[in-house]
Amino acid sequence: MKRFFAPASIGNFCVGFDSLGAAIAPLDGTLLGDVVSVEAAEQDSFACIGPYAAKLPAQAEENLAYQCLVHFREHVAANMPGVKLTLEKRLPIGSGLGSSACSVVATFAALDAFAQTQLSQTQMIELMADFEGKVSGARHYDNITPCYLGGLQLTAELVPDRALSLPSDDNWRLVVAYPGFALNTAAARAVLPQQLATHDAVEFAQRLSAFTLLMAQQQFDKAVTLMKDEIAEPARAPLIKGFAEARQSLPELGALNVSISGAGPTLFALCASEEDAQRCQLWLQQNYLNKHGFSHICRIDPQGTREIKEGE
Ligand SMILES: Nc1ncnc2c1ncn2[C@@H]1O[C@H](COP(=O)(O)OP(=O)(O)OP(=O)(O)O)[C@@H](O)[C@H]1O
Ligand SMILES: N[C@@H](CCO)C(=O)O
Repeated sequence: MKRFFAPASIGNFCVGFDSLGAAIAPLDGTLLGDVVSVEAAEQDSFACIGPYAAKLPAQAEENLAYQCLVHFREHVAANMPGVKLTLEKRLPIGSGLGSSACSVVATFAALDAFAQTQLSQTQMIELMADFEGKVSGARHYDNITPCYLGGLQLTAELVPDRALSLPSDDNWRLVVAYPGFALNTAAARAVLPQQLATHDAVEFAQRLSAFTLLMAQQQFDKAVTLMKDEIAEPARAPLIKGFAEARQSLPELGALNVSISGAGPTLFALCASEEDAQRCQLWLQQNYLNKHGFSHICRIDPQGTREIKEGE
């Protein structure tokens, strides 16, 4: 049996719309992400379990993990023996934490290991990005590659091998808060500006290029000062109840930056210490989450998708 865990991720990472993303891991060891297991069976079958399984369509054919299995058998490993594929859905849907990416990445990683197909990193990323594109209506890599490779990734069609890994500050603490309601990614993309003024496009390029270079040079404090999203955040903030208040209140409690995680509605607060992160988390628990919400203090997850043992 092969069992793989794929971590949650923060798409856009504020300053890199559709081009920057970070895998995250709660400090308390919670597995924030999806788990997929593949075992030999007489014929193919699929099961979806876990805390968010009931939020997904009941039909296997409508589940991305099962669709990945069908695609893998048809296009990658026609001779693979029958398998039982089980998805443990541990991330809410439409959360902004890269939930569909987690299912897709964990499934392809588990199938590749089970069938010993040894696809290259770029082949795997392309396979995964095809599915992400189907769901959100756009082929963006900023959940897929951090989820797969771990770390903070500059990642897009034009980036060589689709991903360039950036160092990050080990002291950074990322408070992620899922408010407890869903925001469909396609809907959150529908409100984006269709065009950018030249001035805005130039500013975006300046910010992202300076941020990535400063990160590469490990000038983390300077890089943080560039974190601003003038493309997606103004359009999406009105869709996320409580975001504007959090954006205003958390810097006073020590957040260096507050932004939307991916397409939202999860938000993240970047903090320089655990004490600041705890203050921000408490505020978010009291003011941002409904009874279905949750929050975690995380670090950037350097590992990405990995094989795990049963019981882990
Ligand atoms: N295994 C799966 N995981 C997540 N979504 C799935 C899965 N299978 C099918 N879906 C469907 O795909 C769509 C995913 O929607 P959407 O892109 O908004 O969510 P998401 O990927 O969870 O968002 P985000 O990347 O912001 O976390 C939903 O309609 C959901 O029912
Ligand atoms: N970059 C994507 C991430 C979706 O999770 C977006 O902001 O729409």
